[in-house]
Amino acid sequence: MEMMDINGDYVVDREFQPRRRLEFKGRDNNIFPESNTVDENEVKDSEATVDLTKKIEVIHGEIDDKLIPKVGMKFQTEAEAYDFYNAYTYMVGFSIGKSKGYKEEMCNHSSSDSDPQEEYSPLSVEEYLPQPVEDHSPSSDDFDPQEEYSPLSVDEYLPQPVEDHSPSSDDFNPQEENSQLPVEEFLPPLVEDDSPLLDNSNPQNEYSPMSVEEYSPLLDEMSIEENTIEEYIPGTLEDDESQQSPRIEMDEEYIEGYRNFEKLLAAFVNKLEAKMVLAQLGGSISRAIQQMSNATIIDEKVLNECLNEITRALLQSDVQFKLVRDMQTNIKKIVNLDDLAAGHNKRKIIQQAIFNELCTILDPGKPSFTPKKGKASVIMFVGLQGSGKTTTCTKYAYYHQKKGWKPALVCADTFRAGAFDQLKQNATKAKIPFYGSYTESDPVRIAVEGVERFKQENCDLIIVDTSGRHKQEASLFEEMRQVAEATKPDLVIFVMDSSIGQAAFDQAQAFKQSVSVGAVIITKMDGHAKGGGALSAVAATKSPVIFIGTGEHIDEFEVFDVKPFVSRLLGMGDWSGFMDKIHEVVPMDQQPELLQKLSEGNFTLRIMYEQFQNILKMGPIGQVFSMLPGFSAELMPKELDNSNPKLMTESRIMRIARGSGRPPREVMDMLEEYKRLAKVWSKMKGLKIPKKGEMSALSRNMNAQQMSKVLPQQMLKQIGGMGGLQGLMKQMGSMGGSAKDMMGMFGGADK
Ligand SMILES: Nc1nc2c(ncn2[C@@H]2O[C@H](COP(=O)(O)OP(=O)(O)OP(=O)(O)O)[C@@H](O)[C@H]2O)c(=O)[nH]1
Repeated sequence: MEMMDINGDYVVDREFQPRRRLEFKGRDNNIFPESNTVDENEVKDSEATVDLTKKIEVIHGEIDDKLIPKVGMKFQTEAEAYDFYNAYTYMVGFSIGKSKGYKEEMCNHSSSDSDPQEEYSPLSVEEYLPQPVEDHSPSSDDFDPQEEYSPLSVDEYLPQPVEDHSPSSDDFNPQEENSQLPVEEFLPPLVEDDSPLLDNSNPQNEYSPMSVEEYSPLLDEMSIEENTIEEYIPGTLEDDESQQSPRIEMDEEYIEGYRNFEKLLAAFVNKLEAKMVLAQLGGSISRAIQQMSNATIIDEKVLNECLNEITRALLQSDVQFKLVRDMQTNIKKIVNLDDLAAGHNKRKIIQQAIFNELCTILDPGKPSFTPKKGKASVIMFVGLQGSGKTTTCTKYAYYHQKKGWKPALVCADTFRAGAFDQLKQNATKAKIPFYGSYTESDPVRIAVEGVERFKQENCDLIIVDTSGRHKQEASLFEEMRQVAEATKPDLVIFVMDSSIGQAAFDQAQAFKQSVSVGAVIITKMDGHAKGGGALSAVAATKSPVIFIGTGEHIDEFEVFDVKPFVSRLLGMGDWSGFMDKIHEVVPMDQQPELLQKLSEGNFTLRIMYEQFQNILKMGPIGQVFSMLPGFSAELMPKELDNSNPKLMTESRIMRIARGSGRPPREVMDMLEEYKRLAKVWSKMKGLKIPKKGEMSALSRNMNAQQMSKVLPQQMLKQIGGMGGLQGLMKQMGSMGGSAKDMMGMFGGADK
């Protein structure tokens, strides 16, 4: 969190809310000048701040000076800082965004001729969301797609059309590579959201943010047992209340209420963001499996249709064509329908084959070098420019430091100006020793000196960051080889951006050919990329993925395990991971209360909100909720499509959306997710609550019967039905039954 300075204070600077990159700025001016000054003594209102204050005053009358951010403003806690931030964005959002431009607003106080499109953008979604990740796709200027990735053109390697599900296309054969269809025809159409709710061009609705009365009961009273969603929505406000009020009431209650709801939505948006990568792929694959399961008889035709769908999904996610083709061939070999004896569960066999194949792609079969605590190991990081190496080096060091290692960072990137400063800054924040030079231009020399020095200082994890390069830069590759030769790393980690796309395979292979890559770390899994390149990179380097980066923050880094990952991808859920994460994130003192409420079947929206908050502290919420079986909207197309028209009135949703500065679709999605989550948790009713209320004790006290109610059918089947579950519970009992143990059993234990 950039808000935190080295002394542990929370200070306003330009990266106040990094996940949203919402800097303190208005439409046409920066509140804060370029400098990142956070020295309390130098604090003074910048001109721009004063300017903005005035503008807001003109629009809203007098405002509380406390609500204007000033460089250097300090907060005791992160929560306080966020509260302030939320109140502030509320104010700026509605002040600045309400008309075409506040300059005009100030000049003539009339917005009658303003463009309705511009009217309602307190802060645009783009401003809230992280910046797009750098494009390493073949279309980027600096390399030629023809040369870079494939001897075959897209058209050449695409299999025959799969759009066509008519009987004639049943026996899709990946070997037939000469289809002339453009790639668009091969891929499923994009689903467009044509919800009328998204039409926010009605100037009538300009200022009607949701009031505290509206959502407060919503938070407190929502309980899936007693009420239906429709009943939760308090009837205090009639639809005609959507009439605009000319000004925003700035009373404290409103601000308090607004920021709560805003936080809730922010949490939800984070969840969606984090789910983006591979979620589409996972959704398509599980839909294909689901469709196959719906068929009465599973024959060659049904199997081919299912495989076609999966092929299409994988190609669409940028998985290398050859891998996809091999996977399909392998599955067909394994699933020989004719050979399957009658009575065999064909679906299960096919599903298992798909699961195994995806695991095989991701698991090269040999573990990477594992450093040993107390013994100096040199770990060298390599990768493309901007792939996130420097950030990942620090995350890797920090991860190990928390586990009692003594890591150190060496900056051997003499190529990019500012690389050393970046590493230094990161290392200082994480309190990790670092080595580098502003003057030395030979990376080999710096690397050797740094490694030597930290060996003498008894560091056990010496991490060498190298400069970014791509496969056409022969001299940089030679330099990388020399650094490796001189420092003799125990492990070379290839850092790859998940959005790299089809280039992944060739780039990864080029690195592998120059230095002996032993492991892969995939970054930016929180981005909006397709992410299939990750699978290709593993295949190219024949090295396992050991971690994934899920955000810019130093904590947003996770151990990668193949089986739980693929299981999640296929929508089978990673229940164990979820329990473990909950155990981690719910503060001990809140656990008994939470369990009590859940056991009473009393899951309210407030609980969800509070848990979102807990989880948010740990990193992107999607990491957690995508672990919950059946939670992913992507994987539940039926329920998703079955939106309840009575859920909320349009105007109410619009009001909430405006009140929170979010698109109406997100509000609807949030309520849908709530409903679904509430259903899952309502099954906890009657659960025996452990005295001390530890979350880990939950699993000990859950009997198989109760557990089977909680687990989705799909998952239960996977475990082996009630019998399998009972065995598992027994085993768990004998092992102490902690969530960690459970995790191990599912193959997801921490390394
Ligand atoms: N969202 C997100 N951003 C990340 C992640 N990892 C790194 N980044 C961001 O990616 C950008 C590039 O990261 P760097 O660490 O500077 O990349 P690099 O590979 O060292 O760059 P070069 O030295 O130029 O090759 C930075 O803005 C990082 O904050 C991640 O897991 N998620």
